[in-house]
Amino acid sequence: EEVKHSINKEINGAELLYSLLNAPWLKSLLKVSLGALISTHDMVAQKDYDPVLPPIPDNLPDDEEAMRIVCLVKNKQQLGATIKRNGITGEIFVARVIHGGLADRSGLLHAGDRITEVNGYSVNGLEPEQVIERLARSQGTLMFKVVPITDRPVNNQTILYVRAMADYSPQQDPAIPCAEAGMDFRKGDLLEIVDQSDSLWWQAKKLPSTSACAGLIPSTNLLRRKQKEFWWSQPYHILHHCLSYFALSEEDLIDEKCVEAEEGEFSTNIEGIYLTGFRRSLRLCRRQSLNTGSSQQSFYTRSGYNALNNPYEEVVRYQRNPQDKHRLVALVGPSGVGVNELRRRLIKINPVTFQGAVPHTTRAARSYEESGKEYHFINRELFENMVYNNRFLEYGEYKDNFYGTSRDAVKDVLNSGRICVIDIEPHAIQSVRTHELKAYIIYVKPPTAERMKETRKDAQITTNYYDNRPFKEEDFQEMEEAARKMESHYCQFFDSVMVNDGLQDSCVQLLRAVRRAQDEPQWVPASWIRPTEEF
Ligand SMILES: Nc1ncnc2c1ncn2[C@@H]1O[C@H](COP(=O)(O)OP(=O)(O)OP(=O)(O)O)[C@@H](O)[C@H]1O
Repeated sequence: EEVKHSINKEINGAELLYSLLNAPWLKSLLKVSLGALISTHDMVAQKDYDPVLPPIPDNLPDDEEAMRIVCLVKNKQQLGATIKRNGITGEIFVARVIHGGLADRSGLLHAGDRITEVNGYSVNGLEPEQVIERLARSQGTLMFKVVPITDRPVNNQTILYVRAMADYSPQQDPAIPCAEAGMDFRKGDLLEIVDQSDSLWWQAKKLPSTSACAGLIPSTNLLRRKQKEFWWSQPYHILHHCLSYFALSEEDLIDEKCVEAEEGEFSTNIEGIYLTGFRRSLRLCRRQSLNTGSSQQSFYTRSGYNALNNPYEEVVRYQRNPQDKHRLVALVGPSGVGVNELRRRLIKINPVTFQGAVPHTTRAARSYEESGKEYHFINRELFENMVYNNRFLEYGEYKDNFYGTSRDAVKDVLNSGRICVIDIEPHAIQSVRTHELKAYIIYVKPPTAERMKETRKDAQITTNYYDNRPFKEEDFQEMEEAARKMESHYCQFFDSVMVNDGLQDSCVQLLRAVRRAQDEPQWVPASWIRPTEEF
């Protein structure tokens, strides 16, 4: 009322402010508030806000341990921890905490913590299975009373990326501590190993991963041990399964009369560019080695791969620098699937960019042939010398002549700035997976037998018996079977898989895969980037 009254008066601002500040109501208000503020401060300053703990009982034993009560809300997910029992004392411990699981995310349970109670019940004298059953039965909140481990190891885990070179199924492994916590994987899967603190059981996630929670997988040493045990437990005929697959069929026997006669058919020369590496002898040499499987006639490679040595291959993300040489592109596929047809088409589309490697042979050059074009024609002694010095990616003997693809022939193409595209037998894959060639392996897979029948009406299968001939029903079945075996033995090395159905579409697919290999980041063996040993 007083302020209202003042404002209605005809006075200036300074006077108004002065009279306001001197107003008795304001003066008394300020006096009260300031006093209250000062007295509140004094009260707070004197107060002791530390919690008041009950006094420690006099009769507490000296060795009484600190306990931790841990409450977790289950929410339909696994606890993400395994437990174990001390065989002598019978005490129950947290054996491991699974990375990214409920227990791990809570940060309250650690490997080595001793569990004394679960949901208010003592676990004293219980078997781990009984404890687990109790945990499984409880809904909602889980309450643990634990004695925390005193010296918790510092977590200095580094993440490791590997490609699985073997299959693993926790459900079929009686030795896994907890099958539900295990993670299955197949050859070729990419794994992110998040924890290697246990020498036997690692924790990993499969990439690309949607789950935050890791799973248990055997460590390198453990998996190697398991594989050895499995290997020795197999009967002799299974160990030699691969050889029996390469057994000779009657029709595969070489017809001595007709083989060399048709060489020329495969040495097309387009616009002055030789399509090398398509010659009949070379292809039949390979075919024969596959069919016989005999050590005398095999298409050899030096560096055979043994998954027993290396169940996981460490990999890193790699992208070719545009200034670097191109990666070698190697096609593999069952005989007759169309590997050569695709390679030939790719080179024809752009011979300036793509090129095959010129193979070596000890056979005599024909009048129209020139060394370095169809083949490098060399004598037997030199060929053997190159074999001795490991200069071949693969080689073999056919009709008393040697044929092979040399490392240098591939390097010549790569050094010229082109993309070298070759086809190899799957057992030669390891010889091209090197730091120097950084091969990108494309697996060419046959479509279904029905689609093969439809698309291969005018196609010709290269035979070493009589002439090339149209495909028969059994060729498709054999190809399907060969593809199945090839995939099961070598799929871990395939960087890309394409189905050769319609030719045009397949060419587009191949072109895309080759571009990906050169221009996009890929997982490659870590040894290529940090080379240790080069063959
Ligand atoms: N997608 C396709 N559609 C139709 N015909 C095809 C297709 N791919 C390949 N062919 C034909 O199939 C036949 C066999 O192909 P190709 O000679 O390339 O086989 P390959 O995989 O190289 O086998 P090998 O190494 O035993 O000679 C050829 O006549 C080829 O033209």
